Amino acid sequence: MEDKLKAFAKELFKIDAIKFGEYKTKIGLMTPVYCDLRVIVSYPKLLETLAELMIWKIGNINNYNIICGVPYTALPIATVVSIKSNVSMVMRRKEAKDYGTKKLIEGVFKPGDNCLIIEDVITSGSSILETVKDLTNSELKCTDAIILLNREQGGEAFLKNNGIKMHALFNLTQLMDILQEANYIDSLMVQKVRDYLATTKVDESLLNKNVSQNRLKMSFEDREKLAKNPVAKRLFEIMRNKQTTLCVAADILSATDLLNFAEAVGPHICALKTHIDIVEDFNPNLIQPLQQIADRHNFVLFEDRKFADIGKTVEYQYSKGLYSISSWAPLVTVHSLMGPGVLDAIKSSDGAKARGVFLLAEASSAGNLISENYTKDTIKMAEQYPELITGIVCQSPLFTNNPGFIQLCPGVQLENKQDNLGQKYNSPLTVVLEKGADVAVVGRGISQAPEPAVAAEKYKKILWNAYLERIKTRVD
Ligand SMILES: O=c1ccn([C@@H]2O[C@H](COP(=O)(O)O)[C@@H](O)[C@H]2O)c(=O)[nH]1
Repeated sequence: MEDKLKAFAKELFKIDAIKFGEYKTKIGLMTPVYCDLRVIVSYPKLLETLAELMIWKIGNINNYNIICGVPYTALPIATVVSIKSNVSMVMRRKEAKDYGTKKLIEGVFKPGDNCLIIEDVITSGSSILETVKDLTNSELKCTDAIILLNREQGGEAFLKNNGIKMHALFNLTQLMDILQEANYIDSLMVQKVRDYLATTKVDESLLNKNVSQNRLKMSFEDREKLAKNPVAKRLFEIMRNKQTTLCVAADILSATDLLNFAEAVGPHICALKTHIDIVEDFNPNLIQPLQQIADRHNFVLFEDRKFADIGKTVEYQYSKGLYSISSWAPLVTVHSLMGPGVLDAIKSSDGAKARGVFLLAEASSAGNLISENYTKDTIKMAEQYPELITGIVCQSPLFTNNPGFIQLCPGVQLENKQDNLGQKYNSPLTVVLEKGADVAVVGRGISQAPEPAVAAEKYKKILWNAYLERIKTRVD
């Protein structure tokens, strides 16, 4: 194979895929060596050899369920590797279509499939990481990339810092040695390229950046930095400091019971979710002691109002009336059903400045009418309001372009699978590890337990350990 590798290097030179001289790079810098592998599609035999060499270099290609070429130059290379190895391929679109399926990754795959990345040339590694980001956001696992030529400018370290092991057929230095031995280039040119390589490494600050933004593999600390909504930032901070991702649903009918319940579970929760209109003896005087408990135990008050009306009505419902929600609940839920006017209303209504919205993209109740497209469009809507949106209420591991959004998952219980009115439950482990929940909402599992404080502590521990488990399995 070594001879085949050398012969292949010489062929690359002959077809002008590797050129030496004075060339301008994409970003305007001068380089003495230029690689343009796009030309290889005109040489089918060489393309076939390249695929064979890559399969040989990677070792057991059957360790991978899927391969994916970095668009566009590596697409034909990946296609031939796929045909020769019989490992199926997916294609990454640079932009999602705005019609049909709107998928970024085309092809058939399962969540958790191990995907081998294929690329022609690596300089900084950022193109590879863009592809990795889309693949991991589609729940594929990426740990390795096979590359024809490593330009030795820092890309390998950048990939490593982002959990990707690079396997290259050639380093630029090795390639030059082969070409010099064959008398295709002289020692002067070799020195020129070496000098160039020594002075043009990729920016160190880039090397330390983690760009694979799969929120499931990121710590709350990293995500807090990306959150644009102040309540999301606060929730991330509380979750880290109190080591809890538990939000308790306080669906309680009496004001005194509600206060006692909040006091009992307070030490174990990051948020207390209310349906304030079910409190039979509600009186605005309830709010101050509730806020004091929230302050003392450091959790966020969260009114699950599920606003779903025209903007103007929501403005009134949010900031006026008996409940005056905007004056005491930093967090509320909103249905996307009525359009973005509702979000504009929440944004501009009177009340405390730090406010956040959980937008409902999926529901836990059996037979609900939310469709896949509704969910996708809800996420799109959320992405238009990064300063207002704290996160998304959902039941499956949805991905947004914003790891600063928090995924909230109701319908969590250890004991039951469902209630008698269509509520469906998942276990705490399932919601965190399989459904992608950051915050889990537990209601009756705690409020109807013999000792709510004990139950809250139990849920808190299971949920927190599941979160730690989830980020431990991140690629590094
Ligand atoms: O899809 C949704 C959205 C909101 N909820 C709310 O969460 C709690 C769940 O209470 P349990 O006692 O744990 O069933 C409740 O307040 C719902 O209004 C939801 O369940 N599903």
